[in-house]
Amino acid sequence: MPPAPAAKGTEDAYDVPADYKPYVPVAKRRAALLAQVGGRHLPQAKKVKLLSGDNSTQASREGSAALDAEAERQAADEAEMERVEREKTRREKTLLQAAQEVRRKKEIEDARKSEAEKEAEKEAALLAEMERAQKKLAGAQELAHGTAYTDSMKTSWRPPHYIRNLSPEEQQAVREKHAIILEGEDPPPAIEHFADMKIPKPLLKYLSGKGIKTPSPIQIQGIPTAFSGRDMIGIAFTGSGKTLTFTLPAIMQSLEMEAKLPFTRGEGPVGLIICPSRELARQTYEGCVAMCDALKADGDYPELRSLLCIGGINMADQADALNRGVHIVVATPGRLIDMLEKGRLNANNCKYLCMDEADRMIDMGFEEDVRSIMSHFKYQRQTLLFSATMPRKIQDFAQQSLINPILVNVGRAGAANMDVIQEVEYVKQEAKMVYLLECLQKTPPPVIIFSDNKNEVDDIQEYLLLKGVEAVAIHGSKTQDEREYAIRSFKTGGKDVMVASGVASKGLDFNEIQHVIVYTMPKEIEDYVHEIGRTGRSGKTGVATTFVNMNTSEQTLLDLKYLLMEAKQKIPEFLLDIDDPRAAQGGVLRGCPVCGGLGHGLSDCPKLEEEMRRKTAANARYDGGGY
Ligand SMILES: Nc1ncnc2c1ncn2[C@@H]1O[C@H](COP(=O)(O)OP(=O)(O)OP(=O)(O)O)[C@@H](O)[C@H]1O
Repeated sequence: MPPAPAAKGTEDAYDVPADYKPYVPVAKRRAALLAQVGGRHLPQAKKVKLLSGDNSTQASREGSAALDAEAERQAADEAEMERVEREKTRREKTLLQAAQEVRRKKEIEDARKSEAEKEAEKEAALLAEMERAQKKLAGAQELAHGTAYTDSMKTSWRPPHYIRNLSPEEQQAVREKHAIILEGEDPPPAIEHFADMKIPKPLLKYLSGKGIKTPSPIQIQGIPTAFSGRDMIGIAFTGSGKTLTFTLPAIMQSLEMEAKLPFTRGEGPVGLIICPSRELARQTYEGCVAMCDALKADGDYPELRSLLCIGGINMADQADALNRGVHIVVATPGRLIDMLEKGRLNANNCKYLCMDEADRMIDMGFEEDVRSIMSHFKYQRQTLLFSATMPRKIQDFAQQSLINPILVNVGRAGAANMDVIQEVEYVKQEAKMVYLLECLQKTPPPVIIFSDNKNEVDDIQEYLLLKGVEAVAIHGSKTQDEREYAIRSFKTGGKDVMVASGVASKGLDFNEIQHVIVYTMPKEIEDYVHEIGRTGRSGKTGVATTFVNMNTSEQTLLDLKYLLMEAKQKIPEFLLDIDDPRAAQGGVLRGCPVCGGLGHGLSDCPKLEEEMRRKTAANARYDGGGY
């Protein structure tokens, strides 16, 4: 490598080789370049100094020429960059203006829209957001593998030919006659007589003996739909016979499977019915057992075994069913998961899955349990969801989890049973207990009194016992034995009054309850609908008295007012006086998509608020390492 040239003016200066290219530091090159481009960026004095640097030698002249060429190139680049920059600024300006334009237009449009339309838009956006956040209701394995079934399950059941031959218009006329609203592709026909549903004779006889002679509207459409193997969502008011709509098909499927190959130890179930409470599960189980016994007693049908799978009971008592193979399991989620995980039950042969009070089940707390149960299914099954109060949010969510489902709707989801006479009374908090005694005189027993507070339930029972009223109490903190005793003694007429928390009694069917007293109005109108629905069942009339006072929120009172209006009930003066801000804005009354309440929109739904509160609390626990 040649020695580095000495700087001009030093003693060691020598002639530089012709091919020598001097090294010019980057900073200098850049400065020279900028100066050449026009000197815009540097003061004049500095420019002169840089250019007069080494220009006495040939090498520095050549270096300077190279720099000139590079400077030109870079100048062109800079000019191009400037042009792009200018263009960008121009475009940004236009975009900004365009955005302002759009905003202005939207403001004008919004001004034209009514408050109700704006609220509806807001709700739709919120709902879409919720839907995106929800995972499909399927087993973890199915979700992970992306398993997607496209066809409904097949069964051998066919409607009789004279029903099949009815035109779609004739079938629709039957639905309209019974106020059945249906959604879904290629629906099975509505059938107005049990005999036409090809139900085995011993079962028809059994049902008739219980006063069940003609199907109720949900049964008219729901039973043929379930018999056909279709997934379905069944919504009908309290006491309208939903239980039979899903237990009969479980029995029919079991009969079909048993006829093909008798069940042996470890096999089954064919049908799985999940309920949100132990009491409801027991009641449904007892209904199944009674129907299976009726079939067996006839002699022409095989024995079908049912199993009750709920917390608080000794499963060894049902060892016989487990040992010989079980056809139908009625369960609450917790105990069922336990049995499935321990391998005492499996879902390998299960073809029929039904969730009663499904909205409760999917509501926070149960959703993960249901998913966990579903992860035990290896094959496709028919899935049915039932409730009296299934808000739109759950319906939409469920729809995407079912296969080509049929939605059978009798009345608005969340509407009260029209056979219940609803009386709402303003009773001061301190006067409630005393007034309760007077209120009990309205009808003969049996009477149910509801309060959502466990302590209050105990207080009411104690007070009634002191006053000589035969009362039992049931709530979540009672032992299983206490709960069973309360229900048994009330059902059999041993006790006149049952004091209950709403949760413990959902879906329970007691014989001819005369009067329901809602001692404390629940915050969520859905709960109220379920509570008053313990009376006025299977076409009979009942009375419901509800106490409200200063402690009842205006929002709840508004929901109540609309529910009374919808059910054509008498509306007390103090409820009439409550104004609905949405009504003043000319809003159309639609049920809140989360809870079905008519008195509010999604943005002020108490149920959604409660869900959010629970979620936030759970997250806070998680963040704080509470788990
Ligand atoms: N077709 C029918 N004719 C007369 N009574 C019936 C009929 N179907 C069912 N029932 C009776 O009506 C009562 C209420 O039925 P069920 O418990 O199935 O109501 P539900 O719709 O499930 O109510 P809930 O929403 O409160 O759970 C029961 O005692 C049942 O035996």
